[in-house]
Amino acid sequence: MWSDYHARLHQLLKSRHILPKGSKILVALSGGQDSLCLTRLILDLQDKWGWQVAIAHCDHNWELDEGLGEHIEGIVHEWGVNLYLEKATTAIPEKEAAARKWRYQVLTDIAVSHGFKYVVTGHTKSDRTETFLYNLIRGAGSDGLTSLYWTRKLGEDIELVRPLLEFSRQDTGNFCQKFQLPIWEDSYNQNKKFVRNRIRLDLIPYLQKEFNPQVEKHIAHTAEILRADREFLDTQARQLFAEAIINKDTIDREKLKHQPLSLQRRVVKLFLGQILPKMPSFEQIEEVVKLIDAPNGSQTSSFAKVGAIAVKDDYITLRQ
Ligand SMILES: Nc1ncnc2c1ncn2[C@@H]1O[C@H](COP(=O)(O)OP(=O)(O)OP(=O)(O)O)[C@@H](O)[C@H]1O
Repeated sequence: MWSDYHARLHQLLKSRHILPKGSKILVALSGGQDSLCLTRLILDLQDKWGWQVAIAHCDHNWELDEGLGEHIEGIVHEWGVNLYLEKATTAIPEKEAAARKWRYQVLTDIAVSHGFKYVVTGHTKSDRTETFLYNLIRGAGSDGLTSLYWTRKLGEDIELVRPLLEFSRQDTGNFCQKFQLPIWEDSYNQNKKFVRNRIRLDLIPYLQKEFNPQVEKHIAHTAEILRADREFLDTQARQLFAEAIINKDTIDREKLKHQPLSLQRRVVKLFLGQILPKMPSFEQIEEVVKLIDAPNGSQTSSFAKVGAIAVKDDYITLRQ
């Protein structure tokens, strides 16, 4: 089977080098249109790229998804591909984060025990827009805005790859229709109790209709640009952090003076990450950044649980 969609993915893989020739690939198939489209595309490109491909499905054991496991087995059997089907012994809590955590653990375990170096998922440009807006609303900063990227590490020697980030949900829908792939309509995707679903079903259509029909493309480009900026700044910040850190509780503020605010914030975030039990808030980071140029003896007020962070001569240090 060949189509424009196949050609697009083939070209993309040639330019991005995210799934090298001869790789052992595990495709994560949920039964929805995105991962069905991805699975078919990967299987059709398999010979050209010399890949070894198998499919994994994680069955959450949810009442509303009754029959999904058998549906997947049927499709995969027809395609003659090896399937790893993992069913939760008791139903996984119907919460996005819990389900996702369980799924990635299952996928990682299968990849480790069967020697797959790549796990691929059907995330699209539309998912990227959703994730961007979801994190923007939660106030997650540039790390959150750029979290849905082409690759991310799943384990020691296992990479999660998202080859469809340049395809929209419309593309995957059209593909499934063109090749008559039997989409499983996931009832959870319609449930507006989940924030992500409200973003997908209400917010994005509203933005497309009332503001800009190209909003998905523009957000994807913004995420791409921000990601490269973030990688550069992270590298610089880690270098500066290594020069400035004295011990777990103390940092040399002289090394941070005259540095751009962007680096100061990132270094302070790394420093606080060592001291605090959870991620520092925006306000906490700002408070410590101010200490870089503050008079000797100045201290913070927002770290009650761990003590105070104070200026002592050239240093910023934790006082318990
Ligand atoms: N039950 C499942 N079994 C196997 N793979 C799945 C399953 N659910 C989702 N996936 C994979 O994950 C991709 C993304 O699906 P979805 O957006 O529902 O997941 P997510 O884990 O919430 O995404 P994110 O990584 O953005 O948190 C799917 O295209 C598919 O490849």
